Amino acid sequence: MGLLEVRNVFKKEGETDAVNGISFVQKPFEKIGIAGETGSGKTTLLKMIAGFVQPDAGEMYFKGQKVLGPFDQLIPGHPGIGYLSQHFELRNNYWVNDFLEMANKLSEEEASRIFSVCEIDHLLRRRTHQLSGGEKQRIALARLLITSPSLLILDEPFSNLDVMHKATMKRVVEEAGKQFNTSFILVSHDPADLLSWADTIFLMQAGKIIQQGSAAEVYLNPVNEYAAGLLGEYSSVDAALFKKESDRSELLLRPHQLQLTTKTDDAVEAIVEMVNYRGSHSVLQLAVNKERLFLVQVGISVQKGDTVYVKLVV
Ligand SMILES: Nc1ncnc2c1ncn2[C@@H]1O[C@H](COP(=O)(O)OP(=O)(O)OP(=O)(O)O)[C@@H](O)[C@H]1O
Repeated sequence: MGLLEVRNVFKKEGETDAVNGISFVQKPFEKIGIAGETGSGKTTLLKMIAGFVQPDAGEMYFKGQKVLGPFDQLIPGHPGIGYLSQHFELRNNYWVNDFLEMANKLSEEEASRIFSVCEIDHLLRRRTHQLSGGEKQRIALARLLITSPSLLILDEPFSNLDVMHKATMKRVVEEAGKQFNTSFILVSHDPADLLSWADTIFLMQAGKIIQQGSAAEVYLNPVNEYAAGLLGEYSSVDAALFKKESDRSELLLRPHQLQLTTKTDDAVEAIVEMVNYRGSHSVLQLAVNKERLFLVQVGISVQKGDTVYVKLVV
């Protein structure tokens, strides 16, 4: 039995079919990552799963029991499901310690383990308005964890964080999953957050899941250009360019699937249009007639305007 079963849910928001027939099963301890363009229905889906938005049709079952919507019960939400909104607010003027104590369902010892995993021990004697954005986010996460949820739903938990705070928050989420056997659904606009973390990735468009699979499956075999673009840079090239046999006329290639080479019969001649320096590597943008190719280069050996030769490495 799945931990969570979502069965053909629909939700209209205004004139939009915000969620337009979504079904999936989440296994216990599975980490699901969701990517989708803005307005594709991610938040609406998450809020329905958490019991905060009433579906127009369809049902969700959590541990075999129907998740009730806000029309079905007085206090919306599900005790086994924690939901951290991208627009969460901590109530002002509380001592962090008191604020957390109100939600705590665990022993003092267990709670303090969570505070330590969330790296907030040193913040317990502060007031809730005396915190940075990243600190607030970790406290909001700790507050959810001490309600002992089996499923944590995180809606863009890393947005609005600087590189350091983001790294801390990612570590905390990773550690929380390991230590407390929590299952997760996480939305992020940054492919790197999902690719390195998720067991399963869902790609959403116009209220539907258009592709799902492991990180490698969806990264390397996107169903279309939109799906490719959600998980990072790609080149869309005519299969004939590399004399490649393919069921598709258009190949969707990731930057590591192309390499610079010497002039050979198979190599494709290209002009360097741009060198995007990324610190550890550069992403080159090359032009072949009207096609644009992107490839990764470690160490800068070419400049804008150079003629280079490219081969396929798949
Ligand atoms: N309260 C509302 N009233 C009217 N339309 C809404 C409402 N909430 C959401 N929508 C619409 O439903 C669609 C899905 O919105 P949703 O917030 O679920 O998308 P999202 O994928 O989470 O977007 P983002 O990445 O920007 O957060 C959008 O077209 C949005 O404009």
